[in-house]
Amino acid sequence: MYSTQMEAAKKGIVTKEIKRVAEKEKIDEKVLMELVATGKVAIPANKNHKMLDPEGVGKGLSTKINVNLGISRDCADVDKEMEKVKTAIDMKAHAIMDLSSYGKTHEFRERLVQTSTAMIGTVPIYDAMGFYDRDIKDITPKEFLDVVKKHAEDGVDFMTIHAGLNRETVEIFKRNKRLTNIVSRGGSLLYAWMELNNRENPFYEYYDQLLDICREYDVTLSLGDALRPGSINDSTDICQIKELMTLGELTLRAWEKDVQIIIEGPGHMSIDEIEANMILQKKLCHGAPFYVLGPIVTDIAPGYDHITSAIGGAIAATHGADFLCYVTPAEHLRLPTLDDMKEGIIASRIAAHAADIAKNVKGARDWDNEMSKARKEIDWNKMFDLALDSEKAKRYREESSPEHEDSCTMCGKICAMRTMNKVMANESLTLSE
Ligand SMILES: C[C@H]1O[C@@H](n2cnc3c(N)ncnc32)[C@H](O)[C@@H]1O
Ligand SMILES: Cc1ncc(COP(=O)(O)O)c(N)n1
Ligand code: SF4
Ligand SMILES: [Zn+2]
Repeated sequence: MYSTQMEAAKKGIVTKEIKRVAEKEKIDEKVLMELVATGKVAIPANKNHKMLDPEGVGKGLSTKINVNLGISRDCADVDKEMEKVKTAIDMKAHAIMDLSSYGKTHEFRERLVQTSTAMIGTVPIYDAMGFYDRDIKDITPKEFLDVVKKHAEDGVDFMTIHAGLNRETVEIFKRNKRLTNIVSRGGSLLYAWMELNNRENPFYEYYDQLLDICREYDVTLSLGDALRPGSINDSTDICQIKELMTLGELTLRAWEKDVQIIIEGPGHMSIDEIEANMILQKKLCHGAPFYVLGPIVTDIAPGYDHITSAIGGAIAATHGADFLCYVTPAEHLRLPTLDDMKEGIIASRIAAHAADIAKNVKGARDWDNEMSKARKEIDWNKMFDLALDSEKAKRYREESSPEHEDSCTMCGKICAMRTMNKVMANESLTLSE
C-alpha cells in the first residue's frame, strides 16, 4: 500500500496513474517512475477524483496547460462557468483551476469534480472568506487548514498555497520598493492577514500539518508565488528570488513526506530574463516542476495578453517550464467570457506545442510534418482536420473562394504549391492571365 504517487514510486510500484501517463507520453514506465520518485515529475491525482484521466507534469514530458475559471462577486453565474468547464475539456485543457472567490463555492467544486477528466486545482485561501463569511483578519490558522482539508476531501488534485511568503521575506519586501507591490491575489490576502494580526504566515507556520493533509489524499502542493512580478520593472528582484529560495526549502520538506510539489512562477518579465529564471527555479527548487503564468513579456497590451503571454510561455517552456497557466485577452480587464477562454486556450496550446518542438518531445514534430504534407498535397480536408482550430480554418476558406479549388485566394492561379506539383510531375501548365 502507498499514500501518494511519490511514495509508490519510491517503493518501486508502478501505479495505474504512472502506467497511463507513460502510455500517453510514449515513454518507459520505469523511467517515469524514477522521475516521480525524485520529484522531477508530479502526477496530481487526488484519491477522491474518480473521473480523472491523469497527466504528468515535469521533466521530459510534453508541456501542459491550465485553464482558470470560476465565479467572482461581480460575475456569479455557476451555469456559465460549467459551460466553460465542458468547452475547456473539449479543447484539451490538461488542468482546470477553479478560482471562485465568492459565496459558497462548494456546489460548483462538486460539479467540477464529477465532470472533469482534467486535473483540478484550487486556491483554498480564496474560498476561506466566503466559507466562513467573515473578515479575513478574523480567520484562524486552524480554519485556513480546515478549508484545505475540505478541498482535499472534495477531490482537488492540486492546490495553490502561498507558503513562501514568511515574515523574513515580508521584511525584504518592505525594504525594497516595487512598481507594482504584490499582484498575486492569494499573496495580497495573506500579506493583509499577516500585517493585521502581526503574525507569521499560517501556511508557513503550520506547514507540517498542511503536508499531512496533502499526504492523506495525495494532493499535489502547488507552491504559490505571492511575490511574482506584476510588471516587467519588478521581475527578478530580491523579493521574487528570496521567495523562490524559501519555496526550494519547502520542496525538500514536502518530499520527505512523499508529498508531490509544483512551483509557481512569474508573471510579468522581459524576454531576456526568462531563460535565467527557468535555470534559477530548477536549481533552487531541486528540479521540481515549474508552473508559470505567462510570462507576460510587455505590460502595454491589455486586450492582447493571450499573445504577450504566449510569447513568454513558449520561451519559458523551451527553457524548462513544464506547465503553462493560460492567460486570456481579458487579463487585467474583466472576468473572461467563454470566447476569451477559447482564445486563451488556443494561445497557450500554441506556446506549449512550439516549445515541445524545440524540446524534442516525442511525437511533437510529427503533427507539423503531417500538416506540411497536407499543404503540399493541397488537401484541404486534411488541413482542416489537423488544424488546432479546425472551425476557424474552415470558415476562413469558405468565406473567400478561389477560382481554382486547388489553391486559395492568396495567390489563386499562381499558387506556388500547385505550380510546383505540376512542374515536378512533368504535367502541362499554363500560367498566362
Ligand atoms: C492568477 C490568475 O488567475 C486569473 N483568475 C483569477 N480569478 C479568475 C477567474 N474567476 N476566472 C478566470 N481567471 C481568473 C487571473 O487573471 C490571473 O491571471
Ligand atoms: C502559475 C500560477 N501562479 C499563480 C496562481 C494563483 O494566483 P494568485 O497567486 O494570484 O493567487 C496560479 N493560479 N497560477
Ligand atoms: S485590476 Fe482586476 S485583475 Fe488586476 S488585481 Fe485588480 S481585480 Fe484583479
Ligand atoms: Zn498582470
